[in-house]
Amino acid sequence: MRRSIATVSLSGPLTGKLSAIGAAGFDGVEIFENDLVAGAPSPEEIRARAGDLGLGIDLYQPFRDFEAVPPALLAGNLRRVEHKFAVMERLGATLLLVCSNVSPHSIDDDALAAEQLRLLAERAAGHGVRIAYEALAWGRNVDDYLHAWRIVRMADHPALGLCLDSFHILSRETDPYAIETIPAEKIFFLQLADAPRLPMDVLYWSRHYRCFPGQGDLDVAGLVAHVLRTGYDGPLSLEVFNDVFRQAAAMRTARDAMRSLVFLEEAAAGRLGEAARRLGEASRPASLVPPPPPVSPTGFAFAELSAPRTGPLSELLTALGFRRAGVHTHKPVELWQQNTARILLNTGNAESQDGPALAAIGLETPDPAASVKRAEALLSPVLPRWRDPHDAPLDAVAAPDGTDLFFCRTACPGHPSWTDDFAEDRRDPGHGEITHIDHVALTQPWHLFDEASLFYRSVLGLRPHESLELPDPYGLLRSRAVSTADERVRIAVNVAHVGHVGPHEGTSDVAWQHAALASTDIVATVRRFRAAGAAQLIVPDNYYDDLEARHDLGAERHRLLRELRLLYDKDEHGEFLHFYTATSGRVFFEVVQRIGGYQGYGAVNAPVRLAAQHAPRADHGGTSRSP
Ligand SMILES: O=C(O)c1ccc(O)c(O)c1
Ligand SMILES: [Mg+2]
Repeated sequence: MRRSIATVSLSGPLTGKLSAIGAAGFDGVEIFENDLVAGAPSPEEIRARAGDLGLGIDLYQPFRDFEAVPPALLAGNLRRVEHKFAVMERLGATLLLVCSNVSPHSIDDDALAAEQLRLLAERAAGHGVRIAYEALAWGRNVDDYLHAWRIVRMADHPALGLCLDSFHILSRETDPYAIETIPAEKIFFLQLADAPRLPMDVLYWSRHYRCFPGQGDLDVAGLVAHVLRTGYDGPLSLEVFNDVFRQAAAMRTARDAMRSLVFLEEAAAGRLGEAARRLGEASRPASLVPPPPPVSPTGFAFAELSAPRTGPLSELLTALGFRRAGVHTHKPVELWQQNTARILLNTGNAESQDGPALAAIGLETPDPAASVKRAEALLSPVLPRWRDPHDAPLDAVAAPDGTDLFFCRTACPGHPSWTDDFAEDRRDPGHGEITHIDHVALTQPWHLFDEASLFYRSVLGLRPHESLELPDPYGLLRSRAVSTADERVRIAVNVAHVGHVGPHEGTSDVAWQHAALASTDIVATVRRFRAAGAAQLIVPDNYYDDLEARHDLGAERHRLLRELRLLYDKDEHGEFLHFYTATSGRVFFEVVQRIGGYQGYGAVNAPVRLAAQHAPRADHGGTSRSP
């Protein structure tokens, strides 16, 4: 289907928006009047620019406060619209969006609205223009699509139809099922936006918090399926008013928008198939082009840290029970291993001068080539397959925060494996209690949080969990986990603070990242770690006093948790024990033990961790080396 986007969804001047929209592969645009009026290029120049980029001008909008006005205001409205028709002719646009009247002058009279819209449609037809009438969720008298449809039906003019907008319909929790009763030829345009569920005034919600489908909580795919079941074959057009996207780089937002649309079409095709099966119909051929299906990752192959030198990290890993298992044949990279938990230490990366950082994650997948095809179809930046001509091929894409994601098939006979590039070391890999990487936590720049959730959801097929806000001493940390259905791959996506007001003047945003390691016996792991004199994040006594109030775990267990500075959580499935290492550069490790089927991440303890990470040592917080 034709893919379009409203210029209001992007930042910058109109010509820059058009370039970004063209580069992302859209077919058309909705020109927002403000974008045209505020810029210098003439309508003819905009038309030519769009044409050069292969973009059609699918809609011009919005025309406001037209219908159901007292007769005295009608002449002025008709005069106003003649000017719009003239601009549209110069633009080469033939569809005008008229949104439902919000003015206190408008009259609650459907017959009057229909009569005036009919007159408008007649005038429009004389200019070769059609009118798409949209019910704004906050329209004075018309705020619901079925009401708009009754008026359009009453007006009964071929140049008058509807514009359906997923936000206005879903925000008001109107049932989208009745869309199927509208004839396709009366749906002139379809606008799509998602939004997080927020209890606020709908106008404010719409103007500031819309997001691309797949980034919020609304069932946009279900709505699209209803529209397609009418036989609608016009554009799928994104119309997103969002404070963050208005400031972000247009090229990046446009790419994110296209990813959202590709993913949405896949979901809508799925919903159409389900509906057809349910109703025993042959599934309707919709001209949707779904991307190659997602290949679910089956685990973590490795986490790669870049560091100026290996020393401190190898001490830390040794204390956790890891052994150096291999050294890269021709690069300064070491492989540290314990069972299937693998950490790569890379000292060849010039960017790591600020200390260690999590540079890459290896994901196990049954079919790396298919994983990368999926990523490519969803507009992810695919990285060169060979980082070096001598290396085994490795398919990789860049995640939104810049972390490289490698698709791996580790040590599978008959397939090249990244481990072939490592010469086995003298020592055995460790066989301690740490078995695998439980999850990784990445910190996104604040303006890429929505992009990141959509990326993991669409490219890797991970399911989003609830979004959380965690207090730390200098702000709120937004965090959302995404995981495979079987929870073997879990990624916590955190957002860094906006402008950091840290304990030390001039400190920059904290963008910590960590890898959480699963232990089958965390008491043994922490005892070994402490005995090695390694630096553990020290949790204050106050935490343990409060823990005793919150949970009755028996005196002995409370004493042990306090002694070993382990943190505790439980959910309806089981229990969770964890501790953190000191931070090195941007990175720290967490060791976790899931008892029973505990499904969370210990989020309740995150504020304590964050406070301890910020705390100066004299404050009895921070990190300490155990005796
Ligand atoms: O917020 C508005 O005014 C507005 C304008 C045009 C639209 O298509 C819309 O959905 C909202
Ligand atoms: Mg709209």
